[in-house]
Amino acid sequence: MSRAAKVVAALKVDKLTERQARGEHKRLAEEIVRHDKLYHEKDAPEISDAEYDGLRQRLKAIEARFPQIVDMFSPTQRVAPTPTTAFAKVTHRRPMLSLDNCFTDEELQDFLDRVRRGLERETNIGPEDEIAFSCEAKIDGLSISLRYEDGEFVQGATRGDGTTGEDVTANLRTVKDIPQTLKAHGKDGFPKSIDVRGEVYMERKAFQALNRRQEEAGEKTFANPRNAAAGSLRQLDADITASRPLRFFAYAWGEAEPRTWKTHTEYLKLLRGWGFETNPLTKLCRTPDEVRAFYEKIGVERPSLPYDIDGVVYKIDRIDWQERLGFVSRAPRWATAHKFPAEQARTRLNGINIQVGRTGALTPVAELEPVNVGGVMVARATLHNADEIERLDVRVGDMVTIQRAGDVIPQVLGFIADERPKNARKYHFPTHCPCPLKTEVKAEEGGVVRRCSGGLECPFQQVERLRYFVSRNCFDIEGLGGTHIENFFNDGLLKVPGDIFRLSGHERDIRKREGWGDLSVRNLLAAIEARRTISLDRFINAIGIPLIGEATAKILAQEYGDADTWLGEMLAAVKERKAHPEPAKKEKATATVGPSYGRLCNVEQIGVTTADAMCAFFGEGHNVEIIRDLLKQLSVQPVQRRVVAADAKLKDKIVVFTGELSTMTRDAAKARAEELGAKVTDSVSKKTSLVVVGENAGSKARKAAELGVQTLTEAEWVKLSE
Ligand SMILES: NC(=O)c1ccc[n+]([C@@H]2O[C@H](COP(=O)([O-])OP(=O)(O)OC[C@H]3O[C@@H](n4cnc5c(N)ncnc54)[C@H](O)[C@@H]3O)[C@@H](O)[C@H]2O)c1
Repeated sequence: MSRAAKVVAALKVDKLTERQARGEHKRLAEEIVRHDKLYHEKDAPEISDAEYDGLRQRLKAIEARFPQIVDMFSPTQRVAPTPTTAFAKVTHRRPMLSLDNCFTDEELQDFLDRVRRGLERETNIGPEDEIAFSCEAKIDGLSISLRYEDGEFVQGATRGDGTTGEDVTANLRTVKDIPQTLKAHGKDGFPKSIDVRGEVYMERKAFQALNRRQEEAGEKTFANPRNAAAGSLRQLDADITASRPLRFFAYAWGEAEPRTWKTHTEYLKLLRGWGFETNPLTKLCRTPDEVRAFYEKIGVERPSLPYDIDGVVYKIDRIDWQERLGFVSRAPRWATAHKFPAEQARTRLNGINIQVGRTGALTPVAELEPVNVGGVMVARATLHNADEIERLDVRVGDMVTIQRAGDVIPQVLGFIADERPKNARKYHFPTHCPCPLKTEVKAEEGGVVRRCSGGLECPFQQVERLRYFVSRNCFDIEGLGGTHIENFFNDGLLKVPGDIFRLSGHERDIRKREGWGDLSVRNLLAAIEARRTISLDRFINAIGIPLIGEATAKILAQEYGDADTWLGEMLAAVKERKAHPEPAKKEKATATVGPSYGRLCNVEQIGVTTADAMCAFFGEGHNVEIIRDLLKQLSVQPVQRRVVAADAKLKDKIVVFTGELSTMTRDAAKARAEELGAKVTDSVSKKTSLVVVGENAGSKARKAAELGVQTLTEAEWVKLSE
């Protein structure tokens, strides 16, 4: 993160200017997308759920304060990124949504109030009428949808991005809790067709046993039961899934023909009759006090349960009421997840080690006396950076509190003062990188990160950059794992990314190495060959340019279209910036600095800070050499620019939304307008083509009338945008 970005990241949301908010929104959105991918696709999260939830809460707070910066790409508008895996895709008949969540009692009260207000508006209930909630333990697994036709299980899919999931039918057939055939139950039997939905999970004991087996076999171990369940279900070989003890609780449905039940409670009973397991920690609560008491009770039972739960879900029991409240883009309005605080434990801090990342950042890692935190053994935790060690004042030998919440990288929260041993040692952050060059460590100006100053020469960074280059969202080269890269690097086979595409010249050498056979070498070389053709956005992402993540790489690819144009423009921007190094303003950059720099600054989500970081990167001859070397060997596919179709319904129209919309969120309406080719703005002027006026609209509606701008009611908008 740049110095400026760091300053913004430390500000409270209510102190942000709109410009800062935009930058911070972009940064958070990119972070969230990255963690979503690690979590949902790789089953290998890097941060704790609590930290992830913190990022999302900040993003949501920014969007609440500056609704104009929400766009259809924001993580708040979708369930998760679309899966990019080898499984066949399944389109869900009804979307599989996520849940909104609350953490505090006030947030719970807000939810209950919102629901009551909504129902009072939508139905004829009065303030005294009871609203019953089905309250259920929130199982920490992964949600799936099971299609039954005439009572036979025909297809099973993961949630994916909510619209499209992965076809994991063969794997789900190995899960014992999932009936292959529904039992006829009661007078109605079962629906002719139904998508039964619920959670696949792994019990803690089974997870620990699986990890022991994995370790003995030298295979990757899983961070927690959820990752183990997801990793086991999303195996291409169903025999592997069959060997992993997965379980299933049913709790929802997608499409059901016919649907005979009127309440959620009734449905849960039917599920049991059809042969499903439903979670026993479920209760129909009729008052807010009962809801709270249930949450407390489940919180007490949580540590002794055989499986992980991460909260309690509240769902309005009456289905007609659920339907009246409907959905926002990624979650129903009639339900919420009340999350538990993260799990904590105490243990001894035995030492602190340093890890060097791909940009040279030094991260201190706490080496701990292994301790069980909610069923998972934890031996390492992150200390983030030198300032954090100072702030916490932890010393080697201290008893420390650590926190984990479904995470791989637990955090150190603090030390226990009463138990500080006399010989506890203050930690001195290294002044030199632990890499073989032993280069000096430099603190970033104004920032908290300390970096190895070896830059491109530092072997640790080189290895990390190569690892990043082949990783899933970049070149995605299977068979070239972290240890292989390290070994090849140490033996001189790999130095720069281009060397990967020259590995075929070392085929005999690799074959002779321990752990490699004819087949694995052939597979590796084939995987590399397959990546000689790559899309421009992946290529840009893989280069590892500071501040450029997956989402910005996509935008840059859209802007420049093909690799030659892109590189040419970057080099031209560097030249212009070198000639005009004075502080620049994005709006005036073309005039004051030059056309290429101006173009770059004005690319959506870039701005001056990122453009400057890019110029610094492309100003290094070595980086350009690496790119040119790759371009000689690869076929980088151009990207089609997204253009608004000539016949788009709202092409060239400027649309404003005002007032409360009742059938959709403002953001969803804006996204739809943009899809139809419109530009959506916030203020009404003579140039405005249309104003959509919701309930309780104020000055904008009046201004539209004054200026004679066409206005539409919500119903008219819905009709127009169909
Ligand atoms: N650590 C990370 O890097 C990282 C990254 C992405 C997501 N996450 C975690 O995942 C969460 C977001 O994931 P999400 O969109 O799946 O939301 P969620 O897990 O907060 O809630 C929705 C999910 O709850 C599950 N669920 C369990 N029991 C249920 C029940 N009884 N009724 C209904 N649903 C039930 C369903 O699978 C549903 O999809 C985050 O809040 C975070 O905790 C972590």
